[in-house]
Amino acid sequence: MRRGWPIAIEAPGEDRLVLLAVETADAVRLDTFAPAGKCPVLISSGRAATLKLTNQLAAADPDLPVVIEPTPWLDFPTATALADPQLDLATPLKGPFRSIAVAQPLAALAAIRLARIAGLLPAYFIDGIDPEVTITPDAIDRHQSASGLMLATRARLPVAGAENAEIVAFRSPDSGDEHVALVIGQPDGTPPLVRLHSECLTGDVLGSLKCDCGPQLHAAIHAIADSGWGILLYLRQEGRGIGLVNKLRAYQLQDQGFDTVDANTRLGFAIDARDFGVAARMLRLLGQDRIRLLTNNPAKVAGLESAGVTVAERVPHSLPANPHNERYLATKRDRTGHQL
Ligand SMILES: Nc1nc2c(ncn2[C@@H]2O[C@H](COP(=O)(O)OP(=O)(O)OP(=O)(O)O)[C@@H](O)[C@H]2O)c(=O)[nH]1
Ligand SMILES: [Zn+2]
Repeated sequence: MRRGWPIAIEAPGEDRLVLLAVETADAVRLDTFAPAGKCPVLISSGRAATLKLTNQLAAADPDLPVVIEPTPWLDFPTATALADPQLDLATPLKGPFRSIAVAQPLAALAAIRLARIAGLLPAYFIDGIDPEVTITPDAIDRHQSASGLMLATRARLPVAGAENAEIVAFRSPDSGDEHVALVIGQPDGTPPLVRLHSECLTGDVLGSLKCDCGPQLHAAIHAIADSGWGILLYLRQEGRGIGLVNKLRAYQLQDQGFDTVDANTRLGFAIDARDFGVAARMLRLLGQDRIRLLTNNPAKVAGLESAGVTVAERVPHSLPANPHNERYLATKRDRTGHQL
């Protein structure tokens, strides 16, 4: 998909769903995919709601992706405008469009998950020439499943704030994501103080003031060192799981006035696409199934608990706001249930 090649998803009991990702297509690729010149477009439920194109059939499931019927004006640039919200306010969408129920709901939902994993906009041309490259929803889900994750290697790593630390790296055969744990201090039989940190290139490396990730990362290392011992998990879930490019698209929408929640929805993603099963598996591979968790996010506690890790205590982890992240922190408090 990243190369702009078509694929087909085959879910049990459904016809194959043949797809060409809008983001990596171009007019020539579209022409090869759909020589007759007209092609339906599949978009996510969130994007359809933003465009007021939710399935017009009364009984439709509001969470299902939506198919936009082909029309002569649904050409490549128009499909790009359906997929990419960055131009929503600048250019009015052509139309009218008619939305219809998707004939392969399982495959369509898997296609939306696959776009997120690929870091692409969740929108596809569908029903073109079958490429005979087939993947299944199972194979897509294995990509992010925790079960194959294994400890790959470990080494001493003194860091600023914790000289007595060890880095442990984890890999899985089904995915390129390499997660790491920083074990600080020596296990002493007490439940470790744990921080689940999701990758944030802009905050962690560039010192972005739009979020609180960088200060939270460093404060967590200090808090764990001060507590005696504990573990920082550095999870490769950039942008709450939508990837760097899509997070930066969300930032562009935030520049237009949308908050962090609405920006994700306009792009067609869940508000938080992370799966904390990976973190639970890492903790278990480190021999820990009872922890104290540094977080303000109840979803992290619930995610770990449902994956079999007992959170004996939630330890708040708030840092002072700055003028650039005030609204972001307020949105977390008011719209995503953070206990700040
Ligand atoms: N999609 C999206 N992701 C963002 C945005 N701002 C920050 N992030 C990502 O959010 C994640 C940071 O989340 P965490 O530090 O785990 O914070 P949290 O879920 O709010 O929970 P706690 O800090 O534990 O209370 C990182 O992956 C960031 O890249 C945004 O505006 N949009
Ligand atoms: Zn951040």
